[in-house]
Amino acid sequence: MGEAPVIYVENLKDRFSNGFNLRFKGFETSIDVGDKTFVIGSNNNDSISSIEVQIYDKSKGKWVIPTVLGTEPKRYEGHSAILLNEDRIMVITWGSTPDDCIWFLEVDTEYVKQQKKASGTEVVAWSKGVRGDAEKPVVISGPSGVGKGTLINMLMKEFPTMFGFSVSHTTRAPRSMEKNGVHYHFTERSIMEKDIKDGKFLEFASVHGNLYGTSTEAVEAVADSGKRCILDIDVQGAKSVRASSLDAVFIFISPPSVAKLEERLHLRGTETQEQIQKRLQNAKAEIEQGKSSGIFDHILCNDHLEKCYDDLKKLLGLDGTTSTNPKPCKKSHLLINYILHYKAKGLTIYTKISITASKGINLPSKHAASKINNKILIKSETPGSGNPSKNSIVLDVSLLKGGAPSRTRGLNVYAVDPNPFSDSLNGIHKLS
Ligand SMILES: Nc1ncnc2c1ncn2[C@@H]1O[C@H](COP(=O)(O)OP(=O)(O)OP(=O)(O)O)[C@@H](O)[C@H]1O
Ligand SMILES: Nc1nc2c(ncn2[C@@H]2O[C@H](COP(=O)(O)O)[C@@H](O)[C@H]2O)c(=O)[nH]1
Repeated sequence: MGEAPVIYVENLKDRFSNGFNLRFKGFETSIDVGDKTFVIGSNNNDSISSIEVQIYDKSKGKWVIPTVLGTEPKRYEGHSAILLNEDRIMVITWGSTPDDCIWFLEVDTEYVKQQKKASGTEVVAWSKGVRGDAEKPVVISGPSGVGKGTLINMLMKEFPTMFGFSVSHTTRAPRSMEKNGVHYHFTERSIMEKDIKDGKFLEFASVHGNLYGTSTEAVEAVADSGKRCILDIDVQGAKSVRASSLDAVFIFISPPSVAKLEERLHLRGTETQEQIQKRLQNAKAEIEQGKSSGIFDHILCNDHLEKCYDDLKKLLGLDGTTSTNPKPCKKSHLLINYILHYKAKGLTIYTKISITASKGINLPSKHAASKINNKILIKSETPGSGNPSKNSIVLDVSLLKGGAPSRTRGLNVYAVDPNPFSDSLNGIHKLS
């Protein structure tokens, strides 16, 4: 337990007077992690809208511009930065929308370590912070023509408010009935390759000669809408997702036989004879892997469609034991009184706070932040008495989950009661 005021909002141009040209003409913060100083800055110049990261390696006396992965925060007016667990910096942006104000710059997480190893360069990765948890996504995989799309469509039709489809990117050409942004994001290979390099994809694979991939945004957009995400991806993709930070349920759909697959692909009539042969060739290895690799939690055989659909619903808990049309999570505004205690300036302070369960976080536009254990106290920057002021909130970061390249979930937010000493339970207690 201990006091840890850790806001660093200062002009760093004077501090690092070693000739390195800090490019920020707006504002910046610096955080020390081991022998590195991470400088996060943004430009007030209208032509540059992104946030930049530079690293000063104290052991080498050198500046490094790292590879920055993930989707960066949008332009904002300023920020506070706080180091968490020595591996990520929480960046609280000023003047952002309630859904867009908490970010994590990962500097030494497992994901970043892996990326550093793979690229041989210094790497940092952005991950957006989101309140609460999302239901586990469902990964559905299996050979081409087995009926994945058919089963997913049935599920989405019967439970439209419960499930949302992760719209993949692909370099293959659209089929006649397919719509861009609905069935796939149809894209050019060079663009997709750049986005993959920039860390925007949770997984990608070369499938039947084309590039397919699931962007982090595709999955997170579904979760943000309060729905459970369904991914239709091949076995290589499922393997990558299994190895990622995304906690999902993995289901493999197997065909009754390869001959049946061939028949279905012919009847579907969306591929040429040559393409069908290629898909069938790949199917053999996929069936083998699907059944024996240990990637999948469940294997369903799609022989009779209705039977397979019933089995799928059963394993998703939708066989009548739950409501047939569950509602998505609402942006409720539940208020619960709660007693928070923290230590500051040698005092233990008890204060009454309220949990607001809405999805966004309404931050004071200019604020100071300080960290006490796993709680971040954010106070509006109006001069005060030292007590939590009006508009103060507490972010609880003790249950964080996920992270780059996806969202960081599990943030809990509490609004501090502006009048904490209104009843006898609350007050200031001296440390013994
Ligand atoms: N159990 C079944 N019996 C007979 N036909 C089926 C069955 N399930 C699906 N089909 C049909 O098989 C064809 C292929 O199904 P679908 O397009 O859903 O496969 P898929 O696994 O999504 O394929 P791809 O991976 O190529 O997208 C469709 O014409 C569909 O109507
Ligand atoms: N690894 C990924 N595989 C994907 C993705 N989206 C689709 N797929 C798989 O590709 C094949 C072929 O699909 P088709 O639409 O061309 O018939 C099929 O097995 C899909 O499951 C993805 O994002 N990543």
